[in-house]
Amino acid sequence: MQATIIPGRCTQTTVAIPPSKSMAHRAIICAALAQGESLIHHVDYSDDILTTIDGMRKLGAHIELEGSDVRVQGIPDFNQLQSEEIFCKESGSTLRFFIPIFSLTGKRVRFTGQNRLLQRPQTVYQQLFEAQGFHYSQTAEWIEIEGALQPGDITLRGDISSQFISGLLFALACRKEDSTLHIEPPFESRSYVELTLQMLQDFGVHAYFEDELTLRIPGGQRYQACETTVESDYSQLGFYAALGCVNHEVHCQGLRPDSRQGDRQILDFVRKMGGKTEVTDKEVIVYPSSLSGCELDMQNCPDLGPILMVLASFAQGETKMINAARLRYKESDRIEAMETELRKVGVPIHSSEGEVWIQGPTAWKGGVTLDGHKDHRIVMALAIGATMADAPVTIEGAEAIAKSYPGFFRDLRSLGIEVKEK
Ligand SMILES: O=C(O)C1=C[C@@H](OP(=O)(O)O)[C@@H](O)[C@H](O)C1
Ligand SMILES: C=C(OP(=O)(O)O)C(=O)O
Repeated sequence: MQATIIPGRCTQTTVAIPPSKSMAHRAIICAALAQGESLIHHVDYSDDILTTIDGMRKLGAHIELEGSDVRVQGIPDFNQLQSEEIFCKESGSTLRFFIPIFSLTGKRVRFTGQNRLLQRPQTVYQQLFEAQGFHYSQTAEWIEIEGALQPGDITLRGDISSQFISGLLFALACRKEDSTLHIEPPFESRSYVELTLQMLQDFGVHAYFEDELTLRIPGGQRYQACETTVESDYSQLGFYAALGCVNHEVHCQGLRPDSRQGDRQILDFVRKMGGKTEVTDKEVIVYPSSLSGCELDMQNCPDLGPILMVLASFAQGETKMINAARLRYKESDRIEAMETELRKVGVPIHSSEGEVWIQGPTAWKGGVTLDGHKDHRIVMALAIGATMADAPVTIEGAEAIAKSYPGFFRDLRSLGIEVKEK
């Protein structure tokens, strides 16, 4: 699908921020592992979330979708596996959360995916399965495992993906004996591990940081079914925060002011660049602002990378992004993708492996066709910048938004931005 953005100012100001994808994955997984019935409110059926729901059904959970509520009857034990092939589509979270959980069935399970999923790094699990003497094999199309991961002391790298740590937390809490995870620094995306701990706690499972790099997971625990509401998504706020700064005042509703989401940092970044914001109990308001380039650290919030590159293109002077290497291992190489596309609209940008420099401000040159690189966050970031171009901008592969935010163009239109889909 192609989306053409007709540049123009928003005519409306209020948008409801969709539910957090990260929190929904975690809630559905915890509910599936719990004995009894859980009810999860405020779920958006993005492709990634539907993929996690489907996978948890294959583990044996009964899951019903009731509007934006998800009712989950958890598994009594790990002997309910319905299929030995689990399709993870393009969801890194699903795949990396599932591998240790499905290992507990003791069965040979094959995980498949599409687009870039199987090219994203999995070495942490490969080394772990091999170290414990279990089967792990991988091709370009699938990963196959067999053997129930053993509790105990596990050392793993902290700089590839925090999703390995979250996956181990979900699974090791179900083992009889205690476990300790030793994380080798640098420990990146740590905020996502905090979100896992928070959701485990909501489902009655206790795991905790003993120190900065050590996680303790007492064994013999049982997930307790519960009723929970998924909070709104600070990663998606990023797009509207940028729109607010460069286009028109935006009022973003539904966010938890005390959220532990690492992407809450978007507000600090916007302020650091000179953006005007106001946070109340009800909404986050972002006002058109004159922005200045500065240093932005991506260590805890990689998903903000693409939209911050767009924002930086409107800021006076140089913006330098640091600790961004992980952006190369997402649905696309997000640094390369943004460099390619931003150059097409005239933005001076260059990078090293883990740093990005952007010069601004640039008046976006429209009348061009951009590639979405099969990556939802690239499509959404480019769409926001395109609202300020000097002529319409077409984005190819715009359907990628369904991975995290199927209603993105609907919501952009509701703010008065004209979007033509073809
Ligand atoms: O745990 C999670 O929900 C996520 C962790 C992050 O990945 P990394 O830990 O690989 O940086 C983030 O980029 C991803 O979108 C969601
Ligand atoms: C990287 C992302 O998700 P995942 O790792 O779950 O595929 C994302 O949503 O930007």
